[in-house]
Formats: sequence, C-alpha cells, structure tokens
Amino acid sequence: MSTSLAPPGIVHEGTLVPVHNGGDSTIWLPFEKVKLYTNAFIIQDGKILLGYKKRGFGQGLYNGFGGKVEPNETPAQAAARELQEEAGIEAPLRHCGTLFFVLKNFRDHAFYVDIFVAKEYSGTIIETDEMRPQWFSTASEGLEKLDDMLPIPYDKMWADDVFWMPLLLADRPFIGRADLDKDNTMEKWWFAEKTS
Ligand SMILES: COc1nc(N)nc2c1ncn2[C@H]1C[C@H](O)[C@@H](COP(=O)(O)OP(=O)(O)OP(=O)(O)O)O1
Repeated sequence: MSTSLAPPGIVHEGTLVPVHNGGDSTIWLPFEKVKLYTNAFIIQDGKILLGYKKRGFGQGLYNGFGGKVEPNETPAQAAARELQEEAGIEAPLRHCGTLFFVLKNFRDHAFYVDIFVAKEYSGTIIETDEMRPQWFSTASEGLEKLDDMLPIPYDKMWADDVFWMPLLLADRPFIGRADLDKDNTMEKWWFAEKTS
C-alpha cells in the first residue's frame, strides 16, 4: 500500500500490509511536536522479559525497557543505554518496529518509539529504581506453558500492546499508530506489517 494511506506520523517508503485498524473517533488527534523514544525486549526460549514500571510515566504497567532518546544519541544507542539502566544487561538489539502514540491528555508531544529486540543478552538482570524485570511465557493459550511462568499480562500493559506484540513475537517487522484516552483506552488505531 502507499504510505499516504497510513496515519499522520507514520512514514515508510516500502510496502505496508495493514493488520488492525479501528476506533470510534473519525480524526487522528493533533499533536504539537514529536519526541523520540525506544523500547527493547529480550525474547528467548519461549519467554519474554518485561519490566514492571515502578515510577513515572506508565507507572503500574508492564512494558519493554526504554525511554527518551537523548540529543546526542541514535535510537540504537539510546535503546542499549536504557536496557542497561533499567535492567542491568547488554544485548545485540536489532530494530523490529516503529510505533507512534498520541495521548489525549498528554498532547504537548507525540511519542515516536523505535522498538528493538534481542534473542540473547549478557550480564545479570537486576531490579532498578524504575523497573522490576520479570519473564513471561510467550506460549499461546492452550499450548504448553513454561513451568509456572505467567502469560504476557496484557491487562496490565498499555492497551495498544495486544495489537502489535504478536508481530514482535513472530519476528515480523511492524509499524503503527494508536491514539489513547487518559484511562488507557484506545480511541483510534492502525497497525501494519512491513513487508519491504
Ligand atoms: C501509549 O502507548 C504506549 N505503549 C507502549 N507499549 N509504550 C509506550 C506507550 N507510550 C509510551 N511508551 C513507552 C516509550 C518509552 O519506552 C516509555 C516511556 O519512557 P519514559 O518516560 O520512562 O522515559 P525515560 O527517559 O526513562 O524517563 P525518565 O528518565 O525521565 O524517567 O514508554
């Protein structure tokens, strides 16, 4: 499909195959400026490492490890720094997705989030001031679970995650936008797989 059919904020030159879109709102929320963020996940042997956010933005939700891209950094450098700061580990991260979020009560900026993934890591996973890391099973319901590991806790995550995380788990590059209301409900969304 052509990029012009994608929502504002999404720029991609190649082929996009939409996988989800919806919401009651007819218009995408306007935003004043865009800030760059990262989010990184370790996925290995049927499990995914998430962090419980102990403070600040997104407190009380599980997410990957990430934050703002500093002015002197590339997104890849920021992703590596945030993974070290928030979980104490290093990993051969590779880019696998791009997400764009606008929050109804937080409209001074939109979030442009580069998503990274790695299948291995080095170092010892530690709890930090900001995040409490925890492994979750990536097995679908009905399939054998790893020991007593819990499934991915979508009910304690940002509401958009359930739309794109299956693409992340399947190693299929993705891109998307979600506009959310202040109570973490989805107003309008569009997610696509990048096929080139
Ligand atoms: C709204 O939907 C979102 N969904 C998901 N899955 N992740 C999101 C959403 N909105 C933002 N994020 C991500 C982007 C970043 O990885 C974090 C927010 O980063 P944070 O504000 O914690 O950035 P830091 O640089 O670590 O902040 P401080 O050092 O100032 O605490 O959430």
